[in-house]
Amino acid sequence: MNKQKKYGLWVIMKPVMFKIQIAMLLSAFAALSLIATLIVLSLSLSNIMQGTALEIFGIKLNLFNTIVLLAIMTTIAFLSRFYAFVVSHLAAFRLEQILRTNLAQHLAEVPLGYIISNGSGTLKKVIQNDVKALHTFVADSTPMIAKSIVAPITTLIILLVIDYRLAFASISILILGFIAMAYAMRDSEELRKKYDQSQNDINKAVIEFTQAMMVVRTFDDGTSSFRRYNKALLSYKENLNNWMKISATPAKLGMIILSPLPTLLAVLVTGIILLNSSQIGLFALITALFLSTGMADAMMPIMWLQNFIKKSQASALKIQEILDIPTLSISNKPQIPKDFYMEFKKVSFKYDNVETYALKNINLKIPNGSVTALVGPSGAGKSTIAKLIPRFWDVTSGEITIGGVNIKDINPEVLMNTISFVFQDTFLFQDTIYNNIKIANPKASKEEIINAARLAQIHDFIETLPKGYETKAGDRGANLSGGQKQRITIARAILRDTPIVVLDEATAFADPENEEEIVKALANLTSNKTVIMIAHRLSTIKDADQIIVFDKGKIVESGKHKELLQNNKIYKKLWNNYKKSTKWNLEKGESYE
Ligand SMILES: Nc1ncnc2c1ncn2[C@@H]1O[C@H](COP(=O)(O)OP(=O)(O)OP(=O)(O)O)[C@@H](O)[C@H]1O
Repeated sequence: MNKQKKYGLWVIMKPVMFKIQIAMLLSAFAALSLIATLIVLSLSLSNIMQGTALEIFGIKLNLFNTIVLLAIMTTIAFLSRFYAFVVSHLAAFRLEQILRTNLAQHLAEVPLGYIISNGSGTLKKVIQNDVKALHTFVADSTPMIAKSIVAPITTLIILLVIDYRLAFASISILILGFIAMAYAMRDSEELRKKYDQSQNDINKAVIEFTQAMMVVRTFDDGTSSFRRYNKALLSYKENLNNWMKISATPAKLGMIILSPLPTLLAVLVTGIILLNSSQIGLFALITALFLSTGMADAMMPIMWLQNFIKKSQASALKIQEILDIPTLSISNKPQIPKDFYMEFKKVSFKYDNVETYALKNINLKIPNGSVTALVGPSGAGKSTIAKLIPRFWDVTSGEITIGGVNIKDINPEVLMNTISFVFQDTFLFQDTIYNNIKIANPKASKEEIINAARLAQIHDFIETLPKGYETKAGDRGANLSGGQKQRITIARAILRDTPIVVLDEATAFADPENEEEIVKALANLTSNKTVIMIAHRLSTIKDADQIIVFDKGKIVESGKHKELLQNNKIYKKLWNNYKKSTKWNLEKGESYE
């Protein structure tokens, strides 16, 4: 498949193509009007110099009428140019809106795993920067493209009609100028790459320098990361200097050649020679003088337009790549599960672009209303299995059923409303605590929200805040501790009231002070639910109905706590390690058990 052809810049602009075409037509018309104005102007000047009256289409015009005509023509040229940009800006805003909506709608249908794997930062960059780049392209460049094609071609044709030697004089200067410019830009792609790379390095170094400040400061005074930043700056300067050195002189030379004066001189000298030998008339000379200087002016943008087109093309491809991510498959005959008995049947799973399987042939039954704990060493596949249930990713082979229905046959919305997640890394929006809880159920009443906060053991704390529930949460909001944030997210999950609850390291943030409250909050969240818990703190899962032990993507043991201890295998080892670590903590005075 020809990617370029299918995903080109012009393809992504299709929804606003009509507007863009209008903008380009108006811009081309403006360029033609300007040329026509210049021709009328040179006609009237040559007539004035020869003492005759201007005659257009057989109508004689006096000086006043000529000035009025010129004023009208200039106004038409100006207005068409103005409206070309108005229309192109309207097209740009519309395109931006369409692309952002399409991207947002598409991403809402893409498996969440894709967003987790690719990082929301990359997506944010595309939604913000690349869409903005296309906006700028449509708004500023499309009329320019039309002008830079129509104006030079028309001018050249007119010059050729007037006298080929005048056309030659004017074009030869232009060619010289463009040779110099092309020479200046000879390695520009390579140099630009290096320049972009060093700019990226600076950005990374700045982010590292600021974000890692806390970590860095605990080890040194920040000089090492500042050194990296400084190094990035020096390399940027070097690349820029290098680029300037290579291209500065020929670029300056090109600019001088392409400025109006050399063309004017060349056409003037050629024209006077031809005029003196009566090979051309005064009108021809004046027209050539007017038009030829405008030709370079109209062609100059081609240089940066080319660059602009390339960059916008890259942005279009990035946007298209996201729009091409396959969406979550939706069954044509969705079924509603009768209960919440869950089963993994021969489930294997492999992440994209990873050779090894993260899960291999998993067979697992999770009875309705039971508590199942997933344990195992780091990287064993516990989180992966939990994330397959709400279809963050789809299984590579095998199937997962809820109430006997393959989860792929459950409407994604229904599935999402069946499962709540409490992750170790909590996320709060830059909004009030009230809205941060309400998001779980926008229809919930105030009483329901407060009740959820109460059950999550966070209500009393919220009441102590100066603005109570109206306090802003999130990064720059209230200074909430990890445990407090966690309880807010538990309140959310309580408000959602889904029959299945997945807890991924939910007590990770608990300090002794918070632990009791979190455990209580979790007990309220999970009562009468089907619960899947992932935990390293084995004390929290001792009473689970079943404990599934994973290792290297496989289930290696399962049973109740006591049975597993008697088995004397991996779980016993994990338990002993856990006990040792808590003993160590106890010695340090931090009880976690
Ligand atoms: N988004 C991802 N893309 C590629 N590989 C991944 C991704 N997430 C996890 N993995 C890999 O899959 C395997 C299982 O990871 P998973 O996070 O499920 O393990 P875990 O048992 O939950 O570990 P931990 O206890 O450390 O959280 C690991 O080898 C991990 O490197």
